[in-house]
Amino acid sequence: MLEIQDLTKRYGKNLAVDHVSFTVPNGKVGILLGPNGAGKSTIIKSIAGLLRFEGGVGIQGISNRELEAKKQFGYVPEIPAMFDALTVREHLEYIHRAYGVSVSEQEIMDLLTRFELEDKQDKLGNELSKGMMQKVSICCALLIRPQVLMLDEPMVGLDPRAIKELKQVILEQREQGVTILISTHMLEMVKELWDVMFVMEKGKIIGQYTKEEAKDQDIEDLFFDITGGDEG
Ligand SMILES: Nc1ncnc2c1ncn2[C@@H]1O[C@H](COP(=O)(O)OP(=O)(O)OP(=O)(O)O)[C@@H](O)[C@H]1O
Repeated sequence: MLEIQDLTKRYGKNLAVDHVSFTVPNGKVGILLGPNGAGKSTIIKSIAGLLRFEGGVGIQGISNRELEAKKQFGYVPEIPAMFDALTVREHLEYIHRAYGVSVSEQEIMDLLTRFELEDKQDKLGNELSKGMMQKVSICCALLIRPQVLMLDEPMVGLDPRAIKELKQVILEQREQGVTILISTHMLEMVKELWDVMFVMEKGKIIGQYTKEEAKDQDIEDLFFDITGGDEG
């Protein structure tokens, strides 16, 4: 379970996130929706422990400031970052050792194959395209077998096959009980994935729906109902 309590973040005088609270239950996919600058990435970075903020974040009931919580979540940032001097394979090795997770050669190969990286294993971080870096970043997040998985605009920059694979991965992870939070402004990409949606505007959550509440309504219609027709 992922619990955000009264999260507030200011960048200087700019109030980027304004007393936001929400919960993504175990084994559910939560979607943070909203236009550019709404505060989605700031929330995800705060949960990931990359920013100082006011308020509380619970990961599987543990504060995100605790090491125990940090070990339980995987994070795919909006802009992938890699070590220039490590190969793709070395990134995966580094991550699973750092997290103390035992991973078989077969599991590594399966992941690399899934994201069409098997022939890129020996490429250095600085030799990869943005989309390839994004795929490595997804593989790293999955490798640690997270209980909570956060993906910030994960479909941007991926080719159609990788998008299809990623959607499949998200559904499989959910099936295994992993709690997932995805930030996006691309409604189309998360249509089949969501269980609970949170619509943000100017640092606040202005509306939310669960799949049950929405009945058969399309996520796009719900989004425009909440935002009064503004494009996300
Ligand atoms: N490092 C920073 N320093 C100062 N202000 C920032 C910084 N990062 C974000 N902001 C501001 O915080 C607000 C929220 O930005 P954030 O990146 O969280 O939005 P977002 O919803 O993720 O947008 P996008 O969809 O474009 O990624 C914006 O007003 C932005 O200008």
